[in-house]
Amino acid sequence: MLDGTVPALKLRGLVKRFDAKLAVGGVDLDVPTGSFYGLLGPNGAGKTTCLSMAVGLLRPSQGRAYVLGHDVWADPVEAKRRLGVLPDSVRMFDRLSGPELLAYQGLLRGMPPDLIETRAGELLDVLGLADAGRTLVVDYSAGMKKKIGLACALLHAPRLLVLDEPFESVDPVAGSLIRDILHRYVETGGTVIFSSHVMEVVEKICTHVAILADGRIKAVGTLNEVRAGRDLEDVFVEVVGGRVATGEELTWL
Ligand SMILES: Nc1ncnc2c1ncn2[C@@H]1O[C@H](COP(=O)(O)OP(=O)(O)OP(=O)(O)O)[C@@H](O)[C@H]1O
Repeated sequence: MLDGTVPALKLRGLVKRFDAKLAVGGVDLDVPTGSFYGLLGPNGAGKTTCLSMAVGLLRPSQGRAYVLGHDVWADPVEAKRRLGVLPDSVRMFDRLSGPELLAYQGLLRGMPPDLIETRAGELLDVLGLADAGRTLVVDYSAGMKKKIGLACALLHAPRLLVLDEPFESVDPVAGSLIRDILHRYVETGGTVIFSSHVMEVVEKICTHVAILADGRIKAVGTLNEVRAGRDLEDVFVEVVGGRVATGEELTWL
C-alpha cells in the first residue's frame, strides 16, 4: 500500500544530548505511508531515544519530527491525533486495570464512552486479556503489559503506529498474534515503525529497515536493499561491528 505521498513519519536532523552523552547524533528518516518499518540497533544504540523524540515524548536537542506532515512539536494536537504509541513500560499508568486504562486513554483522546467500551472489549478479547479482569496493570506479566500497551496504542485507530520493542517479553503465540494484527493494520492502509533486536521478526514482516548504532543510521532502505541477498543478522553484525568471542575470555567459567 505504499502510495508515495507524504511520509507517515519524517525525521530531520534529530539530535539528543544527555549532558556529555550524545545519544542520537543527527537522524534523518522517511517512513513511507503503508510501510512496515523495522528500526534495528544494538543495546544503547539510541532507538528508544529516537522514537521518543519522534512521537513527542522527549524534546530533541535539535531537529524536527513530522507525522503525516504535522510537526510533532509545533503542531502536537494534529500530529498526535494520527499517532498511536507503545512506549517503554515505565510511562504507563499502571495502577489501573486493563479496562480502566483503556477507558482513560479513550477519554483523553476525546472518544465517546460507548465507542471506547466497544473497542476496548474487542481489543482485550483479541489480545487475550479479557480474563485479567480487575487485575491492575502493574501486576500484569511483562508480556501482558506489552499487549495492553498495544491495545492503548490502537484504541483510537491511528494512521501511524510507533512501537518500542513490541515483541520483547511476549511468548511465541502472542508474538504471532501481534504480528497478524499489525499485518492487517498495514494492509488496510496503516503504517508501523517498531524497534527490535529480533532479526527473524524483522526479516519476516518488514518492508523497510533502518539500522541504528551509536546514535546514527548506518544502513537504511527496503528490506531487500539492506539485506542485499544476505541474512539480515550478518548484515547487522557487520554494520554494527559486533565483537567476536575468541574462546580466550572467561576461562574461569
Ligand atoms: N535519560 C537519560 N539520561 C542519560 N542517558 C540516557 C538517558 N536515556 C538514554 N540515555 C543513553 O542514551 C543512549 C541510548 O539509549 P536508548 O535507550 O535510546 O538505546 P536503545 O537503542 O533503545 O537501547 P536498548 O536496545 O538497550 O533498549 C544510551 O547510552 C543510554 O545510556
